[in-house]
Amino acid sequence: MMSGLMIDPYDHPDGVDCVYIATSMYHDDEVFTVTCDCDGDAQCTGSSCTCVCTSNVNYEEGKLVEDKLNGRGSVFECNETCRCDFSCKNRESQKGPSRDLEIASSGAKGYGVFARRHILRGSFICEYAGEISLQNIRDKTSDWRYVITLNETMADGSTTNTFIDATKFGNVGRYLNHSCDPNCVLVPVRYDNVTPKVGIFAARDIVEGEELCYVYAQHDGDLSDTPCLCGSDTCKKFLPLGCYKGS
Ligand SMILES: C[S@@+](CC[C@H](N)C(=O)[O-])C[C@H]1O[C@@H](n2cnc3c(N)ncnc32)[C@H](O)[C@@H]1O
Repeated sequence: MMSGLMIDPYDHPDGVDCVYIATSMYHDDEVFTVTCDCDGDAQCTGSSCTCVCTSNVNYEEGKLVEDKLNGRGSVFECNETCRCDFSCKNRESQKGPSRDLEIASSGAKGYGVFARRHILRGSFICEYAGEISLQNIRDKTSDWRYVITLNETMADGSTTNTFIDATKFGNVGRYLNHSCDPNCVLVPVRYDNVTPKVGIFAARDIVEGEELCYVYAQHDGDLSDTPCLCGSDTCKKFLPLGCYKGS
């Protein structure tokens, strides 16, 4: 069963065969039971909040904390069963994509996403929205361009793979290109399901006009045969196969 289908409010390129959604859709629904009973003044910033306790503090001053920006730990946000309201400080990824973005041509890479204004390190950029599945949809599609894989090692040492396919349903996140010297990172975010969504956050300050990019594979895996055009000094010359490694 899929969760609610909403419209992503972003300006998208014409002529692309994709339905724009505000947040990922689940095919495997396993809803969370964690909920907090913080009142409005508590704002869900500290250890008195059950949701914050589930994954330790996520945000400070609206920015993702250092550990999580550096790939240590995932995010657990408050959800619609919590007593807090939407103004709580533990729901950054649910506020929708940053409005400081522009989708524009990135030359031979196709479309890309650019900063319309200075973006501070730790800011939430957007979700990588798509159809979420625990099944390996890479085996079922000949087009991997918009499929990301999130590998997570859980507390008990087991590993899980989550696949997000933004081919037919997606948001502005599907237009971010790869760079071998990225200014964004992907972080697993949970609030309404055991299976994570993926948040894209600014890994450093990003200046106006700069293209936003992340590493399509976070570990040193195989490279594809597609030449990488990121142009960075540390470019590995070919795109990764696209498996993103979480923590
Ligand atoms: C998720 S899409 C990114 C958005 C895409 N540029 C578009 O126009 O829809 C991934 C595809 O973008 C292109 N791409 C992304 N990063 C690239 C890079 N560093 N060098 C060359 N092509 C890149 C490749 O074709 C890749 O399969």
